[in-house]
Amino acid sequence: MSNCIELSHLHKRYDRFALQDISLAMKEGYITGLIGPNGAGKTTLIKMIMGMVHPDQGEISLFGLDNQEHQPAIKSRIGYVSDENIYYEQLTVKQMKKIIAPFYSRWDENTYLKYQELFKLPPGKKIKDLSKGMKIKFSLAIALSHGADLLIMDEPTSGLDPVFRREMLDLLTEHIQDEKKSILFSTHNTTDLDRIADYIVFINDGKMVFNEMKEALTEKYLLVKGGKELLDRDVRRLFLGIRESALGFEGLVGNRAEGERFFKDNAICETPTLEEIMYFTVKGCDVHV
Ligand SMILES: Nc1ncnc2c1ncn2[C@@H]1O[C@H](COP(=O)(O)OP(=O)(O)OP(=O)(O)O)[C@@H](O)[C@H]1O
Repeated sequence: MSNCIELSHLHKRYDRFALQDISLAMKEGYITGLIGPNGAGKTTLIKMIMGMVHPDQGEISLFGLDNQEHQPAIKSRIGYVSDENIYYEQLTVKQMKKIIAPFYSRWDENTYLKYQELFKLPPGKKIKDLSKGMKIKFSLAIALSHGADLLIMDEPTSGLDPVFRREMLDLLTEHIQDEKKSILFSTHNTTDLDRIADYIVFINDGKMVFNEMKEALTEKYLLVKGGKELLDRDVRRLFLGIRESALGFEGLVGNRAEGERFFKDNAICETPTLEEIMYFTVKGCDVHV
């Protein structure tokens, strides 16, 4: 099976932020969720993959093609959905679609019309008058109508009501039933990823924390809840992050087997959610409530 995205030692520096040494291979046929706190560099990374931001160092290839040299061929195979407005505000939905469609050799008008109806997109409404959720639905309808092999989505569910969000996740799962299709999906909503992602890429402060199969994460991490008397200096070292309260502590252990050996008789051991993994990894060991 081939990789749809390969990133090799990417670096990008801004005044107050640096994305550092990001390497990643994403296999085709899967949904990969990109998570990280505000300002971690998710949008910067996505824009680099889209060719909208240039890395200072490193290489990016999509579908085995260098993204500098083969931009048009690559772009025609990508569907991009973001909450930034990338359309002409003064045009109507129908006019904008008419401009976009000819760029794609695999454009399928019937598919577009199907999604226009399903998403209740008003063809005569100007882009500027669409709600945030409607703009995302329009982007999604476009992305799904040109036979994109890779959907790249930057926080696509952030402006959506819960009912449509659920429907969209179902649509995405259906989309990758064709095993050649892949999705990269950045979000703050880890429950969306609990539901549909195969792989999770976690970045924090411009650095890669992990790129793992979602199932592997539950085998790797352990959430421990117990009384504070357990926490001496050596025990603290077992934790990636600890949250202490008057009643006790909750902490994330990065080596599940070791954690279970140590805590199985004197504390509660649970499988952490993605949100808990993210929370404790970002906060480290200084959380007190
Ligand atoms: N063009 C730019 N010039 C200078 N700094 C920038 C630029 N673009 C992004 N940054 C900075 O880079 C950092 C990472 O931003 P980015 O938007 O990639 O994060 P993010 O993980 O997508 O965050 P969020 O979850 O809040 O959307 C931020 O500190 C941001 O201010």
